Amino acid sequence: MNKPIFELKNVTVLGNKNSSNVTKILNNLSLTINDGDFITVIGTNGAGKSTLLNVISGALAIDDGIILHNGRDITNLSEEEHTKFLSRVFQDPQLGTAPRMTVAENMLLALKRGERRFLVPRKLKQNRERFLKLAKMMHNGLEDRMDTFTGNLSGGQRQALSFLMAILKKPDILLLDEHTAALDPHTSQSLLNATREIISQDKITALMITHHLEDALNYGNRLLVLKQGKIIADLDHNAKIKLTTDDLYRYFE
Ligand SMILES: Nc1ncnc2c1ncn2[C@@H]1O[C@H](COP(=O)(O)OP(=O)(O)OP(=O)(O)O)[C@@H](O)[C@H]1O
Repeated sequence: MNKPIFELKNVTVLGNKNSSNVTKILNNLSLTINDGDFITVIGTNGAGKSTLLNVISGALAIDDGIILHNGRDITNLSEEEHTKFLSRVFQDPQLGTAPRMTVAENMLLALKRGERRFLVPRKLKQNRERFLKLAKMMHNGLEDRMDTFTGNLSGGQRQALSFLMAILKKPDILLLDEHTAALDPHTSQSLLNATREIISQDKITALMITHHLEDALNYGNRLLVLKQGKIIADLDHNAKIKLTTDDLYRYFE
């Protein structure tokens, strides 16, 4: 524990660069993510939460600062190179899965994240038990739809599959960008519980953006509050368990 896996040092991201109205979307932000951290991230609309995840995933280049992965400077590493050690689940159930492939085929492709990918039927057979076991952990009938095209799944099942695809090959960091926000309350809760169970079982380091203050308190061992491109609170487990949603709400005032 407490081994830094990912470090952002004095990271600034500018907006409206080609205008006279340049803004700092991330403003001299520093963050150390330690091995095994499960960090929930909250903040007002426009605080910079998605931008932070875009920077960590390599989708967005920074304008100033340094980014380290296991001590290696990866500030200029391409997004594709990032996929070798990092995965992300988005809010939109349409993203993240190939609709004309079956659930099992999608899972097989995910096993090869960051590598050249071919579908080998023999490998599907070899991995079927493991895929089924994982699908059962989602508690939404996904295990009965292993040979269904993902385009025919419910939103909740597709999002559960996106999550499983993100963890099948254990990432150094898992980024969850409001991954349950488009789901109904029951389905959302069920996916969150499965998320916690698998993150804990596989000891995955994760960052999860949420707009639900209760979820931010109930999940993870650490909580970040972002405001205007800065981290205004970085609360560890001991600080977090003493807080109520009302305490968190004050950060939004
Ligand atoms: N390419 C860009 N150029 C200029 N401004 C941008 C750009 N991308 C994002 N922004 C602005 O940066 C700010 C942060 O956006 P970001 O999407 O990171 O916020 P967020 O905290 O994820 O918000 P939300 O909760 O609404 O999803 C917003 O004001 C947004 O309009």
